Amino acid sequence: MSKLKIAVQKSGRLHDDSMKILKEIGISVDNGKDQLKASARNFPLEVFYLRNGDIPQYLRDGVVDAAIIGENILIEKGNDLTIIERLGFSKCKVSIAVPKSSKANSLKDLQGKRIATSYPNTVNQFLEKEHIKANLHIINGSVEIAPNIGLADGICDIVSSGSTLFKNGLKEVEVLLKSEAVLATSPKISTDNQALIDKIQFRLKSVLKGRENKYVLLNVPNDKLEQIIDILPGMKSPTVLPLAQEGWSSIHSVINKNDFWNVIDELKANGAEGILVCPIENMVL
Ligand SMILES: Nc1ncnc2c1ncn2[C@@H]1O[C@H](COP(=O)(O)OP(=O)(O)OP(=O)(O)O)[C@@H](O)[C@H]1O
Ligand SMILES: O=P(O)(O)OC[C@H]1O[C@H](OP(=O)(O)OP(=O)(O)O)[C@H](O)[C@@H]1O
Ligand SMILES: [Mg+2]
Repeated sequence: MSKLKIAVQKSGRLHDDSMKILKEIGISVDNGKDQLKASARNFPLEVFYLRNGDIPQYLRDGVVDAAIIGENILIEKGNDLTIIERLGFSKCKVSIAVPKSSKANSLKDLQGKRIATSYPNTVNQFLEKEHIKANLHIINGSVEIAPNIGLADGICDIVSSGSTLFKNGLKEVEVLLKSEAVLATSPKISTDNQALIDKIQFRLKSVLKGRENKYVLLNVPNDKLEQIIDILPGMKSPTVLPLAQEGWSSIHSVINKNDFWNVIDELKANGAEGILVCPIENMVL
């Protein structure tokens, strides 16, 4: 029987959340700290623990069928590869930054200057688009130190909380792109393995949808039912059940995480009581 080969970062920023999401879609794999390959116990799947930066080439060559990878790495090294699902973790930006004292306020102001980066293709793409000429210094890590040691006038690197920029006396002047972990596939995937990745994708969608929503249960006097039902759309429509106490009902529904507190305020203002909120593991649509 054919097995799906999926790449996951061996160690680093993506590893733990990648393993967590595989677990949430019901796939149990041994922790790969000391192994480079592991088989899932309950799905025809092998996990390859690889460097994030090496994964685009493995996908292109068909060594692996799919991968959980930082979108920024795909943009840098794998523009030809297909993203099939955005996974919502390891969110970050790839930005241009300069010393706080610099007069530069955008990428344009770096015309003729030196930019240190680990993402030369990404920077070049933007420089070409804006018709700017700059000298790139390609370094693999600790990029933020480059202006302080006189190596560059600006940098292009990952920004998340902004604390590395702050600690190195830099200011962000331009966001080139936003990134998150994604599931990407190989152009060489076989038909059998495509069917397996379709299954994985279906499960991922259910988990991601569940994370976006919360399950709520609340008690409502029957004369307020209509107003409350209007506030709560639910998946189709809310479930309404009679309570043992006459004149009251229990309502069950699903609320999007982003609207959550506003909806709760409205429910309370319209007479809802005993509101319970639960996380949702999966929403199978
Ligand atoms: N500070 C951060 N906050 C959020 N996400 C980040 C941060 N730094 C990196 N990432 C994301 O996580 C991915 C992996 O980053 P990490 O630093 O672990 O490894 P890497 O040096 O890109 O890869 P590797 O060493 O495995 O080739 C990045 O490509 C990016 O998408
Ligand atoms: O805005 P912040 O929250 O400070 O995050 C940004 C920093 O995080 C990443 O480095 P990481 O810690 O992964 O170290 P690395 O350079 O060894 O990959 C990235 O290269 C930045 O330096
Ligand atoms: Mg890093």
